[in-house]
Amino acid sequence: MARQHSADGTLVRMVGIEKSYGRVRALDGVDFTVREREIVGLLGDNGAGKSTLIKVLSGAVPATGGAIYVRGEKASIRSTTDAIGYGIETIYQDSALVTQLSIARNLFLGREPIKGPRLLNRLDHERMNRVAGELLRRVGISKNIPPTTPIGSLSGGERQAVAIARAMYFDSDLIILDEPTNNLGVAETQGVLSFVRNARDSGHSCIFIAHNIHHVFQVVDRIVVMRRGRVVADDIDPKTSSVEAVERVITGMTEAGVHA
Ligand SMILES: Nc1ncnc2c1ncn2[C@@H]1O[C@H](COP(=O)(O)OP(=O)(O)OP(=O)(O)O)[C@@H](O)[C@H]1O
Repeated sequence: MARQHSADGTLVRMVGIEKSYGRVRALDGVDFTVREREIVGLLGDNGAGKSTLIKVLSGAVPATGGAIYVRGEKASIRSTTDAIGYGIETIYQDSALVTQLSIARNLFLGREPIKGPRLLNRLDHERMNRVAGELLRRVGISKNIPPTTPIGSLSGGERQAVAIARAMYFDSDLIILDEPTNNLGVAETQGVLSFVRNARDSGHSCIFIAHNIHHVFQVVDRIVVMRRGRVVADDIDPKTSSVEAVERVITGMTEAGVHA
């Protein structure tokens, strides 16, 4: 679908976002942007506010203040359906996949193509399998895995790939990945990182949250660090910064030495 592009290449801009849970200020005036075709790594210690920021953007929790702009237009995101309408899709660790159903069925879950007269409601399996096969190739896991394979027999990394493929197919401009490499082995993690790169290369933007900074360094274009509900660095280039320097920003030891 041809969506409007913003003039300056900014896909999402969150401005002055506030969120309080009772007396806890989870977000305290956060400014955060994602550009088109950009992978942003969102880092911060436990409780820094990363998940809350992502939940606000994905419509899972309402902000108590601030504004969100998508492609330069003010957006009203009050539910996950609203967010999906703006092209924003979030993939959680155990993203809602049905283990008994095939990869192809999971890719189209709730949005299945119908074949023949509408009243008969016959699912177009041929089309689902063909599209699923193409998508698996695009994310990079086509090797020996037919689209008819049940999700239950896939590894954690392959399930992430299916979730990413689904977001790509349904035209998500921004794919948010919350801890996608948690509990994955080394090879699987590398797989997921390459799926994320492939998503970016086919025109999608991503927000990548992970506790493992090394994973973030391998895949993102820019790093944003949050601490105690605030953004404390938003333009760290992983090509010119070290993991140790970013760790110091995360823990609040120093902000010097890192371009912030
Ligand atoms: N539903 C909630 N009710 C009350 N307080 C909450 C709720 N969700 C988050 N918080 C608080 O808001 C703050 C930010 O939490 P958040 O989960 O966004 O941080 P995080 O950076 O994602 O941490 P983690 O890496 O541990 O997931 C914390 O102090 C947390 O305890």
